Amino acid sequence: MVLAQLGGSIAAALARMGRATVVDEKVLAECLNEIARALLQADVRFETVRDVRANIKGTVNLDALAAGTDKRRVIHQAVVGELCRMLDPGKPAFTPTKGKPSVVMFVGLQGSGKTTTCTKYADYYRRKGFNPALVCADTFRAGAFDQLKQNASKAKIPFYGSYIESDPVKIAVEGVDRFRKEKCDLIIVDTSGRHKQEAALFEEMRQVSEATKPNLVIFVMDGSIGQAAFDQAQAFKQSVSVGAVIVTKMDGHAKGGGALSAVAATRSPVIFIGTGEHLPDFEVFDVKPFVSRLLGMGDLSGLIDKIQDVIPINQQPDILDELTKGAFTLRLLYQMFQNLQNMGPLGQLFSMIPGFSAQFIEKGKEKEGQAKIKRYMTIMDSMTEKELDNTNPKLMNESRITRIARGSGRLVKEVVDMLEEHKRMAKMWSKLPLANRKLNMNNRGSLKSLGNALPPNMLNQLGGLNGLQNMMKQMGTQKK
Ligand SMILES: Nc1nc2c(ncn2[C@@H]2O[C@H](COP(=O)(O)OP(=O)(O)OP(=O)(O)O)[C@@H](O)[C@H]2O)c(=O)[nH]1
Repeated sequence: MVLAQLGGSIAAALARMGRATVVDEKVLAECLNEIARALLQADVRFETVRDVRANIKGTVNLDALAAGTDKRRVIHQAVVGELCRMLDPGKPAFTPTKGKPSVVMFVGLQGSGKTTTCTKYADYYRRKGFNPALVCADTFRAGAFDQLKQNASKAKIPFYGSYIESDPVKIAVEGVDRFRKEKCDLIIVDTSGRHKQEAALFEEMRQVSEATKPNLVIFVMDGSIGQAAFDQAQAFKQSVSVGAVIVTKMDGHAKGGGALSAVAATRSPVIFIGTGEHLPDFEVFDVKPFVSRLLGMGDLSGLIDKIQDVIPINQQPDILDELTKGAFTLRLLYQMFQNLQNMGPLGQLFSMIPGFSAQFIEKGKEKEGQAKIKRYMTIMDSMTEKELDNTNPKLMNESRITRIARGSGRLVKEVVDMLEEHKRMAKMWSKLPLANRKLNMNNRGSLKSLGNALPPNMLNQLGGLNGLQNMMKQMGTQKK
């Protein structure tokens, strides 16, 4: 997706700046130019790009920095901070509570992916132990009820709607009442898609909202509409009190930047992004991890979420007691590949691992990604025990590399590439505790899931389960 390119371009601009012998105003200006260009190409609004640029420049005052300050680091932090600010309206959205009835109403343009997203949202919470239900208050589009019915049945979620009733307010109220009685704790109301110009439909949406008194109105926005997103988001916000946004179609060729920056301008947080047509193509959106992933810095909290989704806690073998001490060796990388191969869509997972950028395995290119991992594992299969556990960067000399290439039937260049990739990840991993990311990991079960998915030695390096918990707490309490 184009956002991966955006991340790649910004990361490349920062890397180029990092390689400059002296970081001065000229180097900073070049770096900012490159970042601005990348943002514009991703369809972020000109005004937003101008502000981002000015704010970074304002934060990084090279002349005022004390001697010995790491200027590269200051610039890097300013860029990350500014990208986060661009995407973070600073107020959290309402989140449903298990056992307590909540009504969530979905609004959006026709074809934005609203109905699909309602089901994904319901399914997400169902997997978290909620008891959700869907109400189809779209009486405008023929076939809307059938679509919702089909989606809901597939996801095994109760639904309510009518083929004959034409008043959406009536259906919405009846549906909400019924599911309240049935003790559903998350009642989702899908409304008709509408165009900005259709005043009557906007009025209808307002009435549905007034009658059902939703705890949250979610605006569903098509990520591929680019700059037009800004006007759309504002038009909806003026009619109903939009409390959160879900950006869909962030897969494929969606530029995404337009939608994301427009959302920031309307000051409603993005809570999820849709990354495909199917139920699992739905990701929690959290600004800091998102920016981290975008720049190839990893997203541990997303990884944890994913791990919890795919491996039920009670089915996980307790490997935590078997941990041994060690560094981020090739053996650990091998184990990581092995564990992650069991965990579902690789593209999503890999961008969450510190050191991997989203480009490592692009969305839609999972097959190539799998082949790459297989290739890496074949190469590692031709290494000796000593090489796999090695921590000395000088050990991998020319003759060893040639032998490994011959043994695995791969090119010398491929072996070198893999060693480079490992080096980059090891470096990134060693920096991880300093990363400024929001993680919510006080829960022992979640920690175990993460512990089981990470190579044992890697966890041990962090001080075992307790060390990991402390690190998570530390990161979680850092100011957002
Ligand atoms: N690629 C991709 N397609 C999506 C995503 N979300 C929804 N779609 C597709 O977008 C199309 C429109 O989705 P719907 O859910 O019918 O849209 P809607 O907003 O409910 O439409 P109206 O009822 O007309 O307002 C469908 O073909 C969906 O499969 C996504 O995240 N990625």
